[in-house]
Amino acid sequence: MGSECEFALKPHSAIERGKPFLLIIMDGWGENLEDDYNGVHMAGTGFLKSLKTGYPDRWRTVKAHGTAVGLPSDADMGNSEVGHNAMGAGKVISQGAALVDNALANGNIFTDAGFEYIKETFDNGGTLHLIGLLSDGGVHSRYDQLELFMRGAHERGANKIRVHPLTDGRDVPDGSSVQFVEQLEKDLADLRAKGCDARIASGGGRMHVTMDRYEADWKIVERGWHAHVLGEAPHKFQSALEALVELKKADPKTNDQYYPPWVIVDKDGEAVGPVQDGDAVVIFNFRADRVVELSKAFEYPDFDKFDRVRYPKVHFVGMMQYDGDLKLPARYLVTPPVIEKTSGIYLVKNGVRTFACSETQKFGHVTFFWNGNRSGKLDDKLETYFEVPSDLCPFNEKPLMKAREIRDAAKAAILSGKHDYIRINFANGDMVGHTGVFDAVLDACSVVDECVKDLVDAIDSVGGSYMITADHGNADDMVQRNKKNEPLRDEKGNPLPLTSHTLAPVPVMIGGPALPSNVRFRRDLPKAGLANITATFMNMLGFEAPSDYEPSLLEVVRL
Ligand SMILES: O=C(O)[C@@H](CO)OP(=O)(O)O
Ligand SMILES: [Mn+2]
Ligand SMILES: [Mn+2]
Repeated sequence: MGSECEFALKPHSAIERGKPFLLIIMDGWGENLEDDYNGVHMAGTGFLKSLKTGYPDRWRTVKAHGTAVGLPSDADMGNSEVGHNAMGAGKVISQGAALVDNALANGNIFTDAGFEYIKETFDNGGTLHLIGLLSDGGVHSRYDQLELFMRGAHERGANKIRVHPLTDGRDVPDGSSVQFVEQLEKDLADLRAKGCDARIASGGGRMHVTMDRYEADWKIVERGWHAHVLGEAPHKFQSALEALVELKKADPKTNDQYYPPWVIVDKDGEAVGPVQDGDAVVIFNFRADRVVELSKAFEYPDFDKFDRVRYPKVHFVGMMQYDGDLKLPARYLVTPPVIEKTSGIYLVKNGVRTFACSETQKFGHVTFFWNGNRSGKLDDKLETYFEVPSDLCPFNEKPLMKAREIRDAAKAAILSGKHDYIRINFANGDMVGHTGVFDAVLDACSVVDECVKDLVDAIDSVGGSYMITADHGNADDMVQRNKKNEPLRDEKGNPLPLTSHTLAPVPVMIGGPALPSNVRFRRDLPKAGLANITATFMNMLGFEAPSDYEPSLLEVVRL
């Protein structure tokens, strides 16, 4: 981690160290057009609105999407990984999506060590399995990357390909799985025309099959293992399209996110693509959190989170290495972004006692993503990481989620005097926003407002300071729109829900008794993004930020 003096930070000119500093990330909370579909605006969020109107010098927005957070283009919505990476690291880092694009464009993805490793199996007649999110959301994966990779792999010797798609409906509209499956079938037919035995083999909805995160529910991964690896699922079909149509008919309430697992079988009822010894397995998601668990199931011989029944000997690679601490997986196609010298490392090296907390769904966001995709603690003595277990139901059913429990834990941490820096994430705006259920979003946003107010009161009572911000938009727009930005409706006239993140900027609010009255936001950084947050909160902790970080949003004015 380098020598102590390499990490020494100078004291800030106007802000002293010593009082507790609270950093709140409101996940999925953008600053957007204030119309009837803006859940943040329509909910009871009076306290946060009062900070906006009451302290204009200490309220602003920053960019949270596109190139400002290291994504390939400004058409890309922000997401938790890139947002928390940027806020933790103080720099704009080219992220997984962009790195995979580059590796496909320059061909390195097919010449580097990861591909060489899977290629060994093609030469011995092994099948190439591709498991991942079928979508062009650009948050976890992108369809065009999958298509280019399949084509390139076939040109380099993969003669049997089995795809195990997980349907999305979260980063793209619900129901769009049908178009993605049709596109995939067309591209697989093209490969078949070239002599490649290429088919869809199994699948399911991303929230119910395979893509669990932070060990919230291993059963999700177990279902995926059974379908993709063992070729077993309660529902068997002859085509993926049939699976989507029939499963929806059988349960109209199911949706792209929550489809049960399914397996494609031939005329004799045999699964067409279980994973066998000697095969190659590629996870084609570039984002880490929701594929770490499946990677462990493939990679760890002594895995004990569920009974794998059969553990095939395969050549397994991730699109990226998903965990830099665990080196998981050991083999990967594209080298992950280098995220070093994060704020967390600087702060522990300067003796800052940190308390990081969220509920399971976002716990890794304020720890793993925050620390540059490293799963361990940076310093056992100085850091306390506290996880509140999340509920396991769809979050529209319990929109308050664990906000009050997180508030209680953070409040205790503030009042204890044992921590200098309390960092938390409220999941509600995002997780409930993804369900598309507007009334639930109103409850989700209101409880965040209530909890933020209580914590600001606690900070006031100990003479500390606070920053409240968000990682990207979501609850701030809950309707799909046409090009003129008008809401779209179904045939009954009901608004079509928007389940994805938005492109909106996010608010940043600062205050508290420890923030000197002559400190306010600069007015000369209109294009600032999430990476500018980092130097700002390091200042609020009493330090000048490292010189290679994006500039602080603060200025000290003469009164
Ligand atoms: O749930 C997730 O995996 C993503 C959306 O795909 O959301 P977030 O980036 O907020 O974690
Ligand atoms: Mn998020
Ligand atoms: Mn989200």
